[in-house]
Amino acid sequence: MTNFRQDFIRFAVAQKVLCFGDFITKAGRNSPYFFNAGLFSDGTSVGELARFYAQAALASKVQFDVLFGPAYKGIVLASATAVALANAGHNVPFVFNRKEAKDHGEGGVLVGAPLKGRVMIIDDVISAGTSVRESVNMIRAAGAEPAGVLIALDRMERGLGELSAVQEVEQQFGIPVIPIASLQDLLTFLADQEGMTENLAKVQNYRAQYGIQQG
Ligand SMILES: O=P(O)(O)OC[C@H]1O[C@H](OP(=O)(O)OP(=O)(O)O)[C@H](O)[C@@H]1O
Ligand SMILES: O=C(O)c1cc(=O)[nH]c(=O)[nH]1
Repeated sequence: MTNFRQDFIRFAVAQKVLCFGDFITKAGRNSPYFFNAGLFSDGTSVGELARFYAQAALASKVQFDVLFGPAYKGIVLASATAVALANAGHNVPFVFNRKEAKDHGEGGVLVGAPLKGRVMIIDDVISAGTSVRESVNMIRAAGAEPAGVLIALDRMERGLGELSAVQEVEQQFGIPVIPIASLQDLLTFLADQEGMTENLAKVQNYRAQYGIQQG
């Protein structure tokens, strides 16, 4: 594992964005951990988050021409990551959508750069894959081509069948999903921390119950 994935988990835990306790996921599962990206809510933490997204994008070697951030959280992620990429020497345009079409002024649903070429979607998490599906539809409707999906954390758990929602997206659209970090990285982090034995056991149990098949 490259270091930035562990650094990201450490950062998310320190920011209390990645929390341990009792949470209910969108799928109705009782989870001992939760990633709440909305808590990255000041300039320093969003800037740091964007640097991690930029590192993951560059490490993936997936080629793309434009970043697309689905509303609403994706708007901040796409714009901040475009700044981080530019600071790393890659000036990439970005575009995002409005949830409701604007019927005055310039009108329409898309804001920012033209949606064309190879498009990297950027979001916080994939739960059921609805947001990615809608994004792919918008990208194709514009005559562009989805290149991949950047997310912060892959929970590596089953969807309705044996595959995870992330794997379903990869299979359905034939594009890679690139997480900054995954449940495996979280487990490695927990195993390394003093005072986290109980959380480690709970996350391991959760994975045994809901995790995708390994290797
Ligand atoms: O894979 P899915 O089932 O689509 O779930 C994941 C999506 O849900 C959340 O956004 P939401 O649609 O709630 O909008 P928001 O960004 O306005 O919070 C999240 O930011 C993802 O975009
Ligand atoms: O499954 C979810 O709904 C979910 C899990 C998680 O860790 N973070 C999040 O925003 N949603």
